[in-house]
Amino acid sequence: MTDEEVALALQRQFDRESDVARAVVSSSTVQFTPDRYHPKTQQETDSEDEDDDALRQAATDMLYAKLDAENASDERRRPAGESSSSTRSKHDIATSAHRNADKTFNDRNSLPTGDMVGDKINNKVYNKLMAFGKSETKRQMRQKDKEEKATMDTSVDSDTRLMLLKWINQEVFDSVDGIIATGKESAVLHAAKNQETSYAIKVYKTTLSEFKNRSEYVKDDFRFKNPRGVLKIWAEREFMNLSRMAKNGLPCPQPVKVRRNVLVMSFVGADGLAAPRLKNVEWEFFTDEERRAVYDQVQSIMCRMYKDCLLVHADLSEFNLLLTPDNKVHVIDVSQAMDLSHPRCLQFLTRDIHNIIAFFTRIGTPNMPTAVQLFNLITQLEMADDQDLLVQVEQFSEENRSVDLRHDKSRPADMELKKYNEEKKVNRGVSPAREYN
Ligand SMILES: Nc1ncnc2c1ncn2[C@@H]1O[C@H](COP(=O)(O)OP(=O)(O)OP(=O)(O)O)[C@@H](O)[C@H]1O
Repeated sequence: MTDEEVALALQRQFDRESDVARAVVSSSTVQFTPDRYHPKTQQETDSEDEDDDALRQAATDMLYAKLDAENASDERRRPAGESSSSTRSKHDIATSAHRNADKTFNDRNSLPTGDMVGDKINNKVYNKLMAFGKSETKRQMRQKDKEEKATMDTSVDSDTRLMLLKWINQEVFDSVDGIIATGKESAVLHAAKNQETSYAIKVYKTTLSEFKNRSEYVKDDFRFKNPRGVLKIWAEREFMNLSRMAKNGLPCPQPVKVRRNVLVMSFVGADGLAAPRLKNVEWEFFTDEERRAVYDQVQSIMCRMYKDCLLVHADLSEFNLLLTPDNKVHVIDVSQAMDLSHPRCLQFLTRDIHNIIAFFTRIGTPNMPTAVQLFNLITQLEMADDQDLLVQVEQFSEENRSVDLRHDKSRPADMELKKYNEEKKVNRGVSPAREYN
């Protein structure tokens, strides 16, 4: 068989299939025969199969009979000189219009079209429809993405909402009425009780990979070595650090409640308005003395966190210090604050010191100490003022690996966890649900 013969044979097969498809479309009628939908017995099945075969054969016969008739009439309609054997390619307008309609209504198109049959769609319209379908699909995916992100942004998923409702029922607060801020790691909501007391509810985004990268803060903190439940949950870590700080009288939010990834604490601000972060304070309206007084408070917070609470904030900057209208500084965001048992706590302290000194120098605070002076004041260590602080800290850590910055290491930790678990038990005891269980 030559190439030409093969091509002609293929062409004939294509023409025949295309004619059959058209004939099916034009002759298709849907019949509904209720009898056929009666429950069948096994005996009935065989005879029905035979019936179906007969029916199929009859339909095929009818189809080809119709086809022959149509071909004959086509022949009559053809202009003189154009024979029925002239080749019809896939580019034939009528064929491709049918094929376009078939694709549009049956498979390729993502647009909802209904199930029309027997229509024609020319190439131009078909191409436009396909392009529109694609862009519409992309738009819908973008929209869906946005909606999911919006829930992520506020972090108030249905579980959290349920928990907040439970706390409203338990009269911890009586309304949750707005978002104070959304950060990389959490959303902070405002709640109120009796229109008098305000609370800040911090909802951690447990899903974000950001948190997975934060293990450097906990991995060497002896308080979080064992208790698996605590290690995983940053809200509980912040609750414990706040408890320790509040107990020592530091100006920070008072922890109220923690459950899973949600922490309730007292609200820092006035009349429902959160106190601004030092970053957002309008310093041009402050005198030098006032700026210095604000710095002194921050310095005192750093010293007391280290000496009284045995903690290093580890993320201290103008973003995590709030200034109330009476010019009082409060420290927040202590989930990553680390115990002095952490082997790299001095390096984190050095970073905090550099952040604070850089900020207060930038806003023109007078008589700022050097980083080494502040470090020595906080730690009571004696670093040389004429050398780089971090280099000295690295050297100190290397040479004093066995030196414990906190000497009462094991007892307070055990006590802290024990006390924390006891508090949890007490909290569970007051749940009204227990009466029914
Ligand atoms: N107790 C509070 N009272 C009033 N406002 C608060 C309180 N806690 C947090 N905020 C507000 O919520 C913001 C975010 O809180 P926080 O810094 O604890 O969360 P975060 O997720 O660590 O934020 P970021 O990633 O931006 O540091 C704070 O900048 C502050 O404005």
